[in-house]
Amino acid sequence: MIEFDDVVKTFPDGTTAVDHLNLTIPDGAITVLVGPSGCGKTTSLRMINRMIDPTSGTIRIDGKPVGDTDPAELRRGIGYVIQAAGLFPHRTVVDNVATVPVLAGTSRKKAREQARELLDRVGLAPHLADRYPVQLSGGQQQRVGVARALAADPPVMLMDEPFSAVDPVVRDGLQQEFLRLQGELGKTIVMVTHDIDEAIKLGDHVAVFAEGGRLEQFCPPDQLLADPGNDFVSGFVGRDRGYRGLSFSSAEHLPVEPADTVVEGLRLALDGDGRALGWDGDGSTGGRLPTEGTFTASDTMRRVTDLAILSPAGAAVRVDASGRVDGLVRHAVVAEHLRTRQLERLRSHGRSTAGAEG
Ligand SMILES: Nc1ncnc2c1ncn2[C@@H]1O[C@H](COP(=O)(O)OP(=O)(O)OP(=O)(O)O)[C@@H](O)[C@H]1O
Repeated sequence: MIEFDDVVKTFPDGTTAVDHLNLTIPDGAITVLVGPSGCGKTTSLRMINRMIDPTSGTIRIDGKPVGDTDPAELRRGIGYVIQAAGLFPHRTVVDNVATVPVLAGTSRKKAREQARELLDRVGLAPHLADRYPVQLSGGQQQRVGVARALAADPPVMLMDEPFSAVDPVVRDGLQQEFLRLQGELGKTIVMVTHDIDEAIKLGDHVAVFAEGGRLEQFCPPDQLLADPGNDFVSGFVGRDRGYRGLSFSSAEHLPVEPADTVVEGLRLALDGDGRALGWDGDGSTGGRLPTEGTFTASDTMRRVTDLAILSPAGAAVRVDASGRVDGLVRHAVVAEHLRTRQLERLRSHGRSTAGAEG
């Protein structure tokens, strides 16, 4: 657990980068610090490993003030990944990853072996391990940066805009791999980004900062979307937060109608195994129409809504684990389900009108 206890950072020129920050970062989860440029995210991150010391207040890791720990010793237990990876240009990829273990006393041979395993784990092709960083793409360098931070197996990882230097498609791939890796490793990760979508996708918890280094809200991403605490957070989270919030709603309790229900004059055609073939009409629709995909009860409401919108019948097709159709959901049912849930949510937060202070 990493605790910020009334932490202030004022730089010598009088800039207050972090203003009375109180924040408890849980173990084994990803906490994302997000906010507009200059709001103190990086300063907060760097105070954890003492690259910057606070003006007042205390930061503790597992109850121990970081100010009482020697910075070099502190950093051995804290991996650090920065934008554009920050690799040593004159060392090969494998030696970049092996550097810290060698400094810590592991033999070079053993450290290189472990480095190759780690590079494999972060999804870098084996033949790239003997190249120099300049011979890799931005996304590949980023993977090496993550592998290097993991090499000392630190319980805590600090990541400053780790995926921002690559294009959106590569970034999406890196984010997915990162979530997969974290699912295996369960590190305590603190990540900085200015991208609210990245924060919502990756964070188990999201801390929204405003200009002047003030923490505005700290909560899980679904709560941030459903119930932004004030106008600043609401504006920062964006206008389509309702739709994006569907990614966090399960389709599990959605009522379904029988698969043979005629919807808008269309009936779902099934093969001998009960799999969807498409929608058949009375001939006026010009042949069989596509279902545009199916969902299972463990999918999200976003998936179901998308399918219902795309469906020529206006109904999403649900299948069981073996792919057999077991029901239909019309978009009117999706809309009613969402409306009821939102009403329950507002009531449980004690808010009778949307937009009131939560
Ligand atoms: N060494 C310094 N001296 C003076 N002011 C500084 C120093 N480092 C940072 N600042 C200021 O402190 C504030 C917070 O900076 P910080 O880098 O923490 O913001 P940030 O939220 O990470 O921004 P960005 O997303 O642009 O990286 C900014 O106003 C910045 O100009």
